[in-house]
Amino acid sequence: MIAIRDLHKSFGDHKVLDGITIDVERGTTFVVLGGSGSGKTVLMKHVIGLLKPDSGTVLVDGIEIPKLEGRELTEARRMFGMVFQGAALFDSMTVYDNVAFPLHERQRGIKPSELRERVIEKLKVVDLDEDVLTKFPAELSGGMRKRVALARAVVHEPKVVLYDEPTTGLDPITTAYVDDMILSAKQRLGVTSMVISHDIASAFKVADRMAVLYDGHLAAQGTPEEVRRSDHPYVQHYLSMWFEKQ
Ligand SMILES: Nc1ncnc2c1ncn2[C@@H]1O[C@H](COP(=O)(O)OP(=O)(O)OP(=O)(O)O)[C@@H](O)[C@H]1O
Repeated sequence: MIAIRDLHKSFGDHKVLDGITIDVERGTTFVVLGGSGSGKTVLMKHVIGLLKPDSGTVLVDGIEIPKLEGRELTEARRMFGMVFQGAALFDSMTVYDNVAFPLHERQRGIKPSELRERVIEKLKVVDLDEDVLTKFPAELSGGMRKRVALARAVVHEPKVVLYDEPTTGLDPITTAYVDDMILSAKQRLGVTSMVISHDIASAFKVADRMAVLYDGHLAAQGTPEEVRRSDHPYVQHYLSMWFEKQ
């Protein structure tokens, strides 16, 4: 579903991505782990076409993203739903308006009754019921805001959901909520997901496959078990930060 092929990207003489190849199978969750500044966001920006590679390419559902411009790129971006760090909801809009927003933008002629049905259906996917529709983001807990953000990301039925550090800065209970939410979006909606994160515990819960980005390369890639057994010194050091605490 997502094929990243030998991707290279430098800013000036700072080489950020130095030959990244990743395959994300349809309906699975792939987590890219890496320390601060390792290039996770730069990688994600190539997937949605916000950055162009120096060489290599990205295919999403067979479409070569770096080749697209203007309207074609806008069109291709409909394949994606994004969940950003923080919940990034519109504070002055109710939950209903927040979730309805992307659908309203994409399907101008949609009937109000259908819009409402789709919003309620997606809120159900994230275990929220109709009582929240009239609430404002400030009235919700952190975990609920994340759920609303996911409902908004999937309301237009994207093929791919991208999560940008979904658990950064959250307390353990909210983190567990978010992990469950990522798993349930996969199970209930069958979406393909890519998560960038430095939360090792969370990555090991949600990933079907994962990679550790280090010094422009993938220091390890595979199932969580394979990555855990990697003998790469950086991967061992990076994972020990969490596994030794257990
Ligand atoms: N537009 C840009 N111009 C110049 N340098 C950039 C640009 N975007 C990113 N970089 C550099 O690329 C490197 C990787 O940045 P990136 O944001 O991808 O890191 P990250 O792994 O997402 O880090 P974090 O976990 O802290 O968000 C950093 O050194 C950053 O300064």
